[in-house]
Amino acid sequence: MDIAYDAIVIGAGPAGEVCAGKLAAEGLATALVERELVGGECSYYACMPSKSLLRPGALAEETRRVAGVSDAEVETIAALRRRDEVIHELDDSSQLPWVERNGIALLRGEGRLDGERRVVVTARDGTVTTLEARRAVVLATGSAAAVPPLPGLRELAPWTNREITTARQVPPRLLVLGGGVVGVEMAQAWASYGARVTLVEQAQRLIEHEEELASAAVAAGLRDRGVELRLGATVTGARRDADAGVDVLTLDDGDELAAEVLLVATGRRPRTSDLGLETVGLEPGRAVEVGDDMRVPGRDWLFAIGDCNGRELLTHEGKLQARVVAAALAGRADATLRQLGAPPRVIFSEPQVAAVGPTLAQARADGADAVAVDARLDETAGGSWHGMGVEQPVRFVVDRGRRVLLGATFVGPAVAELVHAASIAVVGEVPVDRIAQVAPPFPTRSEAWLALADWSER
Ligand SMILES: Cc1cc2nc3c(=O)[nH]c(=O)nc-3n(C[C@H](O)[C@H](O)[C@H](O)COP(=O)(O)OP(=O)(O)OC[C@H]3O[C@@H](n4cnc5c(N)ncnc54)[C@H](O)[C@@H]3O)c2cc1C
Ligand SMILES: NC(=O)c1ccc[n+]([C@@H]2O[C@H](COP(=O)([O-])OP(=O)(O)OC[C@H]3O[C@@H](n4cnc5c(N)ncnc54)[C@H](O)[C@@H]3O)[C@@H](O)[C@H]2O)c1
Repeated sequence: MDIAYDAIVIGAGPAGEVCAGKLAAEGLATALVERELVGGECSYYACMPSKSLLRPGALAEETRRVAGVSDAEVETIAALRRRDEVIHELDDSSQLPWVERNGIALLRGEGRLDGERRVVVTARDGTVTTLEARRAVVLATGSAAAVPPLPGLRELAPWTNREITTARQVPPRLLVLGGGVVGVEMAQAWASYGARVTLVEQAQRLIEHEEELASAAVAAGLRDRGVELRLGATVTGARRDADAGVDVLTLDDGDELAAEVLLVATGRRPRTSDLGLETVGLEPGRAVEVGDDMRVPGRDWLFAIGDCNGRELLTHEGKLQARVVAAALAGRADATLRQLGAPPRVIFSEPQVAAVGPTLAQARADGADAVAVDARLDETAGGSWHGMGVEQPVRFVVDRGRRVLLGATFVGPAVAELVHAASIAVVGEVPVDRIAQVAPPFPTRSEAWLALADWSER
């Protein structure tokens, strides 16, 4: 006999967990289906371990910049032990009290749609349970690393984010394919533990969707730490050299790059190929398209949130989308995602990049009458304490006619916490002339915001 719930959420990553929690809080009988670990990719193989691996190197570098403190060195064994604590040794039992406290029914197993409002859950031992959703099914199955179809690459079973974030030893040499966010962060982290890192990127610059000034600073930072960058590179094939115990990438200029570990960091694919999408008339293997209310068009009982809808591959965005679903099912007015500003993005390299909204080029391409107001965190008094000696550019992108902030990019050590003020200003469309009336505290790097006051007075 089918078991009925008001809502069934498939996937207990950050998006699914938050959604289930909010739905249960709205009083809906809610089931959460998870086939691996409650907490998802983010908690065990992505955000959390990667940030844990990056923190010791960042802090050690800051101690070298501050006179009066003994220079700190990274201790690899302790750092990896701390990473293991952060990922709870890949055991999700610490998450379970939260699930229980919130009255959510957790079903362990692979969830699959089986027609409208029906979900079949297959447990590891083969037991099959059929669930019926009285009101909604929410897909929150996330994404997995995409391995590009380069000759020989898939046969090598290269490392992805899963292996590199949980590695128990430092690879002597690490070859990173892809200079996006994952590639940059992992190159940074493992270089800090002594790996000799080479990063291969097909574009002419790293993190190419960010401002060029950010790409340049991150590239310089990696090079300073001994990372070799091969930008604008075309990889023609991959092979294993078993005698040497290395994987080899061949480039179109004939160069061969070899390393004990090859990491593929070339983007993600939605986990939707084995989700029964075809049983409800949708194409498997693709991102599940949704409207701003997170509903699949034409199927008002079906929602998709987080990485699996392909909108923004960021934990905080998935969590925001989860709230939209809860609001929609509760019939509240805030039930659509009003994307007033592009989501904030933080790249935890050295220097860090923290950005929100469009870059100058993107804003102009979107038709805005946009100008750049540039500043430097290292030229503020606060720069005497934080990231001393490091160039720390800031770019505000301002709509000249409307006199509002469209976007901002901060580059420098520990700038992650600076971006939220900009997000609020962008989303709130706070006039620049109003921002100009706010005194940034002295002596902090926030005084870079005074560049907007100067612009407003011109
Ligand atoms: C190395 C790395 C670092 C990152 N760092 C950051 C960061 O610092 N900040 C940030 O905002 N984002 C970061 N991201 C992105 C972030 O990890 C994702 O955006 C986020 O995990 C997406 O959350 P989600 O809930 O949609 O999916 P996931 O976290 O992927 O969770 C989906 C869950 O669904 C389960 N599942 C899948 N299919 C089924 C099924 N059929 N039945 C049952 N369960 C199923 C999976 O087992 C998984 O537990 C990083 C990504 C990577 C790869
Ligand atoms: N700090 C964070 O918030 C954080 C950290 C990691 C990941 N993420 C999220 O995860 C997403 C996925 O990250 P990602 O780095 O895997 O993807 P990405 O899309 O950010 O970058 C992939 C890079 O690989 C390059 N590439 C693709 N094919 C290639 C090839 N054949 N040869 C050489 N280069 C190639 C692309 O040009 C691109 O620069 C990010 O977009 C981001 O949303 C966020």
